[in-house]
Amino acid sequence: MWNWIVTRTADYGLPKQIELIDIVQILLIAFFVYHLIRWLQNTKAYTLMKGIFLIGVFVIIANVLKMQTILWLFGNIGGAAITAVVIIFQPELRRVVEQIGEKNPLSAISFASGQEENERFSDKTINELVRASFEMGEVKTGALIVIEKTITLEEYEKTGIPIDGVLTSQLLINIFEHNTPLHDGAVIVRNNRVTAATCYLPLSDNMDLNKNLGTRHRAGVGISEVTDSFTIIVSEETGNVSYASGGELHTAVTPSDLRDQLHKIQKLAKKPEEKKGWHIRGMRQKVEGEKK
Ligand SMILES: Nc1ncnc2c1ncn2[C@@H]1O[C@H](COP(=O)(O)OP(=O)(O)OP(=O)(O)O)[C@@H](O)[C@H]1O
Repeated sequence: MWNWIVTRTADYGLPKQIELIDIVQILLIAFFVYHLIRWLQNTKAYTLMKGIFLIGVFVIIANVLKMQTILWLFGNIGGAAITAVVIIFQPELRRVVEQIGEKNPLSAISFASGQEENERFSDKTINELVRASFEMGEVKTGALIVIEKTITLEEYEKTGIPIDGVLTSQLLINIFEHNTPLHDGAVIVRNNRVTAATCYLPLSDNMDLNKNLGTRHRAGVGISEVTDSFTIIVSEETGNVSYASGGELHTAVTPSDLRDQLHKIQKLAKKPEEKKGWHIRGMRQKVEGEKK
């Protein structure tokens, strides 16, 4: 086993000296790998990639142990399998190439203070979310509020109307008011701001969900299955407030239940205080003044 690793890695010695072009190559590869990972995290392909990774490990083991029949099998179906994956995920692949095309690589590196990224999910935001949810519940106004955690919801934001307003209970209540242009679909919340309304979310196909619950609840659970978001759902029919997280729905919760959950997210969302210094946007890397 050790010999195998040594012989296969012998050809890849470290370069004697690092040149500017090497740094450019590393930055370009990092840029593409970063966007590939972000895309993967936003799609169901993430689970598929984990499966492919396991198959890869299996093939390496088969190679080491010289399991000829298994290797022959993989050798013959491998090409067809890759073609099948490309065809199945053609829409997602096209989207990731489009996203890379939309980005200006130079704009990714900025000298900004990073203040916006570092903004906290404040206690005031929690109070406003709880107040709005239960006030809407009392008058049976349906609502769907998706709170972003670590996985970006940009994909879903694009399906709605941009708002970019400070989150207040009045704003949320106004958005979900019946017969107004923004009331349909979901609102997306990032930090202390409502970023978009009327967003379309993926529906969950979980058969275990209560059949009496309709598409609003299914959409709330759906987004929590494909991202790590936290969704608040207010039922138009019953006025109950529920939340979905990690694909699980917790129905008819109390204000203190919801507040507790939001405080947990707040702790996760809190980022270290940051002083001025250059950083790569999105990667949240700080070179200077890093402080816990
Ligand atoms: N995929 C979706 N993405 C975002 N919002 C959705 C989606 N599907 C449905 N909705 C919202 O849910 C509303 C329909 O809710 P529906 O009555 O079917 O659901 P429900 O779970 O029974 O909720 P309620 O208890 O409020 O009636 C739509 O008007 C729309 O605002």
